[in-house]
Amino acid sequence: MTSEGVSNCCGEAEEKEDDNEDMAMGCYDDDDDDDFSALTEGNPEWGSEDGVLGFNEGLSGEVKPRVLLMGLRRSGKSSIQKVVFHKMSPNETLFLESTNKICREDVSSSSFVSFQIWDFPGQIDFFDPTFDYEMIFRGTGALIFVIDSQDDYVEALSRLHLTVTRAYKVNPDIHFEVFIHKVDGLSDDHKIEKQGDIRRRASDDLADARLERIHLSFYLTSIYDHSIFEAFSKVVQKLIPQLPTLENLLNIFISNSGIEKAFLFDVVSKIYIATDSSPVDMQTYELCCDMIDVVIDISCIYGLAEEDPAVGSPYDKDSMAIIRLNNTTVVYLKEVTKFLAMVCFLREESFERKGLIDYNFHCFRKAIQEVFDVRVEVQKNRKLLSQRRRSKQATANGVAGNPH
Ligand SMILES: Nc1nc2c(ncn2[C@@H]2O[C@H](COP(=O)(O)OP(=O)(O)OP(=O)(O)O)[C@@H](O)[C@H]2O)c(=O)[nH]1
Repeated sequence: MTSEGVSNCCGEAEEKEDDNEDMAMGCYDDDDDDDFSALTEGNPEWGSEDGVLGFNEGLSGEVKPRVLLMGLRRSGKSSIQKVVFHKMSPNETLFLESTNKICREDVSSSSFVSFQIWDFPGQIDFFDPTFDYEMIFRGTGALIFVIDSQDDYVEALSRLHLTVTRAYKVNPDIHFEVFIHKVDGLSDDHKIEKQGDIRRRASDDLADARLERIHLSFYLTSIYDHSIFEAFSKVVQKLIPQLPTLENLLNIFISNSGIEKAFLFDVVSKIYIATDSSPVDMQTYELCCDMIDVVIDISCIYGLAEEDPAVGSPYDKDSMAIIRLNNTTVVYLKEVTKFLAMVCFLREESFERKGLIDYNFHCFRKAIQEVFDVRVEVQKNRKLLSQRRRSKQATANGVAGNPH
């Protein structure tokens, strides 16, 4: 594999700093109620810089959807969160202590990837009166239930059933995602067998309770390979209301540029937030992740200003990379926004029309900006409406409270 044209991209060290800024971590006591302000206040909103699209302006009033991580003790919930969002190496998770409080964290590396993750200790007691599960499920976008595939999963399945039915009663819009986790220890046949068995049993339990309408999605995951990133990408994509528009834009872009496959990546987390409508295969996804790593590392070493590497960002509007594989495929990475990158796969002969591809990319980038502008506008209107509602309510209360 040869690499050419690698320039200014986001560096690992820098990325870690960004992580710290992006993620406000907090541990949540059950009686903390619904007040998120303390958490979100510490989380800076990204503004635009010259030539770099800062896609988070105007979103400060946005309510972020919640992603809950639930499952039995030691099933791997905290490890998933640490590996995907804190770049912890999988081996380090061996030393993680058991979580005994609900830990929540803001993830908002780009406007399209913006949510809160709540990591629950295993064995939440739904009958404990101090656990206000209705409040928690009400604002939830996705519930990830982690099942340890290397352990006996009978208890996990009954817990899954209890959790899902409770959550569904409070909020039928939640996406239920089941991670059949730690599959690194299983052979391929065994994986498929386990997935089939777990799926069948979970569906039977729901059918017995006459709740067939609850849809569960299943993923085989492990922190030791890219499967956990791929599964998280799919979970996060369901929380992006603009997903069909993004997919459509990618379809138009690839069909007019002779490209075979294109992904839109969140560079920090390596979650892909959208791809065109052709199927995704794991190897392609892994190659994209590896490319982002290579680009980030090279840029960190050679892409920063020599005089003062601390000045300027290693990932900016000029960031791009071209990698030619030995099978006549070209992988092309380009910066879309401060946090997003496009990674495309194409044949060498198609890459001869690089000018056309770059022009189409320019149009794609502009269209993404427009999608974002609409989103900002909607958020602003929502904020204004709720402010008006609140001031009306305050006036009404004032009049009611003052008889004169
Ligand atoms: N083999 C393997 N082990 C994993 C994987 N994910 C997590 N583990 C291990 O599972 C153990 C438990 O992981 P945790 O992340 O602490 O589990 P948890 O669900 O957060 O546990 P509680 O906080 O007690 O609820 C750790 O030793 C991890 O290294 C995986 O994909 N494969």
